[in-house]
Amino acid sequence: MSCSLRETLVLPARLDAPADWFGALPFSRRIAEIGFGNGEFLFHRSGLEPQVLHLGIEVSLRCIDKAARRVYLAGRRNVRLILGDGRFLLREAFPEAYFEGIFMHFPCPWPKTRHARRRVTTPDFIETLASALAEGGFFELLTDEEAYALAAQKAMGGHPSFRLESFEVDPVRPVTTKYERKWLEMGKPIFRLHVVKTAPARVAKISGGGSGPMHIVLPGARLDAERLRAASSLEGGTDDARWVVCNSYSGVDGSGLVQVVTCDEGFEQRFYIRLVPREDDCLVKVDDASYPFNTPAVQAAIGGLAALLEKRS
Ligand SMILES: C[S@@+](CC[C@H](N)C(=O)[O-])C[C@H]1O[C@@H](n2cnc3c(N)ncnc32)[C@H](O)[C@@H]1O
Repeated sequence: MSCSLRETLVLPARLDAPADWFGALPFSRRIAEIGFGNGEFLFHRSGLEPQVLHLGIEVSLRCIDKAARRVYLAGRRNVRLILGDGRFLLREAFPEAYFEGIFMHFPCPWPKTRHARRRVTTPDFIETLASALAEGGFFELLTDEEAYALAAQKAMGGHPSFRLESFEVDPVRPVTTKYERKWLEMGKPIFRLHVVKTAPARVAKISGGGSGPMHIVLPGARLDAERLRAASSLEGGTDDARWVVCNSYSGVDGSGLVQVVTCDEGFEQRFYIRLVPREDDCLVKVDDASYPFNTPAVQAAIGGLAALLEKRS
């Protein structure tokens, strides 16, 4: 029997603690691919080892949609697709040493200095990989950017938890990806880095396991048009956990809806917070249609809006 679309797609719930999301499935071995694009490689790889669970993590809903159709139509049972930022999810959402392999093929090299935090060569991401992999597990990077490949080789080859297994130019591969074919057609060389985890590692979680509730009840607080307008220019937090309100709207039911962007150590989240006036109190809560991870910046945003409603006019 094949896997339903609903089973294939996994929408991470609000993070309470790193979890063995797939513990109930009959797989003890797990592989992940970050940024799988149209899913060609993930699909090929999952066909080679049906006894291994293959988790694809993508920020693009369009890519998830394409890959999900491919997986579903083929009746593949050992693939799950997760919508989200792979750097964040690997660090926060899974137990340590959860994966026996992680693939990352043709990530954006983020050449601009202001985007440097997003590169795979950052110390944070290397620590995340080291923590997410089981001992003996591997990380494979493919890129067409020589400088990026060399930087990754230097950073990972010199890391105490990794051994550099190979660094190849134009490796022969049984399957190519869409971006690989694009670069090959342009005559660009392809670089492949393969490292193996050799020693334990642990990365500090940003979410701290999701401390604090995602709602606050404020006895005696009030929501009025003036406060809702004032909400739209609120911002706050610290350098590592900032929040900014982009807009605020009044709902037909008398509640307020506030659009927020948060940033925790470079991880951005966009979501809505609802302000609900009730008989004796006000409720400030993450809107039911939003699924932010519970991070310090999300907590700070909820707290900031609560303070506005509690302010005496
Ligand atoms: C250049 S494409 C490569 C796609 C595919 N791996 C290939 O080789 O054809 C990079 C992909 O990574 C995804 N991506 C970028 N940043 C990501 C992140 N932080 N987490 C998960 N996916 C990400 C993008 O949506 C895009 O599909």
